[in-house]
Amino acid sequence: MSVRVVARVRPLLKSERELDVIVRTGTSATTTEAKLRETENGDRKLAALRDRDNVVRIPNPKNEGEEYTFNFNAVYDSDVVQQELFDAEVAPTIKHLFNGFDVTLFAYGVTGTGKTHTMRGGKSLADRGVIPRLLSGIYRRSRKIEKDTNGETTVKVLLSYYEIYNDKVYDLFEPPEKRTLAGLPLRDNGGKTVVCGLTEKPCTNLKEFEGLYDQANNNRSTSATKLNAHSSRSHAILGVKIAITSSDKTIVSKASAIDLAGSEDNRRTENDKERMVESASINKSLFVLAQCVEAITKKQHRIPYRESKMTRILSLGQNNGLTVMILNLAPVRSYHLDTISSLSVANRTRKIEVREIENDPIFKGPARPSMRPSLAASRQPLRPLTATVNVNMPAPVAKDSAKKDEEKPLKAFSVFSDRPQHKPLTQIRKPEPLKRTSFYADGPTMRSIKPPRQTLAPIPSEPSFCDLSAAKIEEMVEKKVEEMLAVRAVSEQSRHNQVQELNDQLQRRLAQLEQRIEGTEDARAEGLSYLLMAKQHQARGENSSALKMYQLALPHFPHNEKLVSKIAALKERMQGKPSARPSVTAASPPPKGRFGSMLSLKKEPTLTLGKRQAEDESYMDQTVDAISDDESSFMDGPRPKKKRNTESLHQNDLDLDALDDFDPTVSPKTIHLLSIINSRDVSQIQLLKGVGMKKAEAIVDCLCEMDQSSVSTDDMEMVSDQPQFQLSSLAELSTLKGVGVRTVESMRSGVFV
Ligand SMILES: Nc1ncnc2c1ncn2[C@@H]1O[C@H](COP(=O)(O)OP(=O)(O)OP(=O)(O)O)[C@@H](O)[C@H]1O
Repeated sequence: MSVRVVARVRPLLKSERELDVIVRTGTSATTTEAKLRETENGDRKLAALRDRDNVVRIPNPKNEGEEYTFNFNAVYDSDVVQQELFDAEVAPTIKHLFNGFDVTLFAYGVTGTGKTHTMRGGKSLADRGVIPRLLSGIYRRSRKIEKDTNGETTVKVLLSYYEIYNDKVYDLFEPPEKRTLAGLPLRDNGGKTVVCGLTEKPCTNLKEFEGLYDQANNNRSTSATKLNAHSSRSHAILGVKIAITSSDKTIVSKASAIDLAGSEDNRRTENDKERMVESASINKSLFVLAQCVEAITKKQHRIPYRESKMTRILSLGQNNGLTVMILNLAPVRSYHLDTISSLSVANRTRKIEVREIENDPIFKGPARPSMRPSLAASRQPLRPLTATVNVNMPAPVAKDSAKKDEEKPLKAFSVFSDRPQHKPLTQIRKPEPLKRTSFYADGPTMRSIKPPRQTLAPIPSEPSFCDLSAAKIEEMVEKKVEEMLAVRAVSEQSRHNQVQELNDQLQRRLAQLEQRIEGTEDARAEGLSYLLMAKQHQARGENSSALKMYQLALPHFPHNEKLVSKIAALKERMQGKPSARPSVTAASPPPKGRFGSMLSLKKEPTLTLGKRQAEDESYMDQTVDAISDDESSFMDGPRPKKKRNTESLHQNDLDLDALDDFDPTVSPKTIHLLSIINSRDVSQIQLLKGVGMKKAEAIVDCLCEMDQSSVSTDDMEMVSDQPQFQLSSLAELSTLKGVGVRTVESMRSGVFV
C-alpha cells in the first residue's frame, strides 16, 4: 500500500489578504465524471465518497496563465475543521492500530502553514488537533474492549515524546537541564530505529495524557520568527505504544505522530544567528527527506536515510503498517515557491509503497511458531522442474513404470515463488490412468497435429484431442502456461539473485562506510553516550546517576581498567572516603569545553553556570567585559594594549591550559567559544566573527586530524572524556592551522553569552 498523502490548506491569517490567495482546491476531471455517473446510477454512497477534493492547483510562477495541478488522496480546504480532518484521515487508522499494525502520521510543510495546529491544535475542544483526538479514540476503544471481554483483555498505553533539535535527540519528558550535549543515541533494532534511553510513561486516561503532553510541550524548542510567532524549531515525535493482553497473547503496536519543523526561506525570515543555525539544521533534514523520497520513488539502491536523524527515525517506506502524510499549505502568494516545492515532494511521497504488515503477537507459555512466517518461510517448497524441459508433454503412463526412473529428466533446478501455492506439478500430473489407447496407437496422423517439442524423454502416449473435454483442454493449457512461467521465473530468479547479491554487498559496504563516517558503530556510540552522560552528571555533582551511567557504559568497553577504576573511585567517593580530586557540587560550574553548542546557551545557564553565577552577576559581567584583555596576555604576537584594571579577577583565564577541569572561574565566553569549535559543526563555526566558510572548514579538518591521532594512540582516553579531541584553551585554539591570535580575539569578541 502507498503512503496516504492528504493536503490541508490553512485559512488566511489576519495579516494576509484575500487578494493574494493563489492556491485553489478542487476535484480532478476523472473524479467529477465518475461522480456524475454514480449519481445518475443512483449510487449515492460512492458519489459522496468522491465528494472530497483531491487536487491542489497553483499558478506557474513563471507564467501566471498556466496552472500546475497536484493530485492527492484527499484535499482539505481552509474551511475544514479539526474534527472533519480527524474523522476522515486518522480515526480509521485506530482500528488498524488495535489489530497490530503500526501507524505513522506526520505533518509536513513550510513554516507557518499549520502543522502544529493540525497535530496539536488549540486548547478548546473544537480546536484540538489530531494527537489529542487520536489518544481520545485509543482510550475509548480500549475501554470498549475491556468492557466487552469482561476485563479478560486489557489495554496498556505507553507514551514517549522526543524532539530532534539540531540533529540531536532530546527526551521531552525530561526537563531541559537534564539534557546531555550529545543527546540520546539511536540504534537499529530489528529493522526499526529506536532511541536509546528514552522515557516511556504509562498513561491510563486522556486527562493524564493532556497533563503529560502539555508539560512536555513546554520543553519543546519553539521561538518566534518573522514567519510564525510560535515556530517549532524541532521535529517532535510522539510515540503511543499500545499493548493488548488477552489470556494467551499480547499484541503490541505503535502509533507515531510527528510534527515536523517547517522549512524556511531565510531570505524572508530575517533570522538571527541562533535561529539561522536552527533553520539550517531544519532545512538540511527536510532536504534529506526530499532526497530519500526521490531515491525511493526512483527505486535507487541507496536511500540516504542515515544522513539525518529525522529521516532515520521516520524511515519512510521502510516501516511496516500505515503511513499518512498531511501536507500543510498556506494559500497565499508569499509562499509561492515554497508551496510548489512542498507540493512536489508530497506528490512524490504518494508513490512510496509501504509494507502493510502487522506486528507479531507475543504468546504466553511455550514458544509457538510465528503467526506471520517470514517471507522465506511463506515461499513454496522446492518444486522439481522436471517438466520445464518438456513442458508440452503429458505425464508418462503407468505401464512404463519399470523404465520410468531412468527416463525421468534430471531435476534441473528449483523455483521459489511468493504467489499462493499451487499443487506441485507431480500432483497435478498424477493422471487417472488414461483409458484411451496410446498416442501412437491412434496412428501417426495424430502426431502431425501436435508433435512433441522435446525429445529428451521417450515419447509418451497422448490422449486423443477428439476425446478431450473442454475442461481437460483448459487444464492442459493451464498446466503448460504454469510450466512456462516456472521456467521464466527460474531464469529471472537466478538473475535477480545475482543482482541482489551484488546489491547486498554494496549496501553492506555503504553501511560500513556510513558508520565510519558517523564516527563509530552504534554499540560503541551507545557506550560513548553513556560515558558522556556520566561525565556530565558527575560535573553536576549527581554522583549516583554518574555511577549508573559508567556502569551502563562498562559492557561496551569490557576489560577497560581505566573505566573500572573510575567506577571504583566514584563508589569510594560516594561512600564518603577522601578522593584525590575534589568532589563536584551542584554549584560548581561544569568542566570547560563541556558546554552545549551556541544554540543551547539560552537553555543552559542554570545548568552550566551554577548557583554562584546567579548570585554574582556583577562578577560575571566584569569578567565577560574584561576577558579579552586577559586572554591576550598569553598569546604570542602583537595585540592591542588595553588598560588592565580587572587583572586579578581574570587571572585564571590567562592560564586556562593549566586549569583543572572544574575550575569555577573560567569565563563563560571562552567556554562557549571552545564548545562551538569543539562541536566541529562547520555551520556554527562559520558564524563566528572573523571566520568564514573556508576557515571554519580548515578548523574542523585540523580537529579531525587530531581526532584520528588521538583515537589511534589511546582510544579509551578519548572515550573517557569526550568522543573527540577537545580544545581546552584559547591558546590551543590559536595554534590551529589558519587561526592566529587575532582570529581568536575576533571570534571571542563576537560571542555573546
Ligand atoms: N486550519 C487552521 N485553522 C486556523 N488557524 C490555523 C490553521 N492552520 C494554521 N493556523 C494558524 O496559523 C498559524 C501558524 O500555524 P502553526 O504554528 O501550526 O504552523 P507550523 O506549520 O507548525 O509552523 P512552524 O513550522 O514554524 O512550527 C497559527 O497562528 C495557527 O493558529
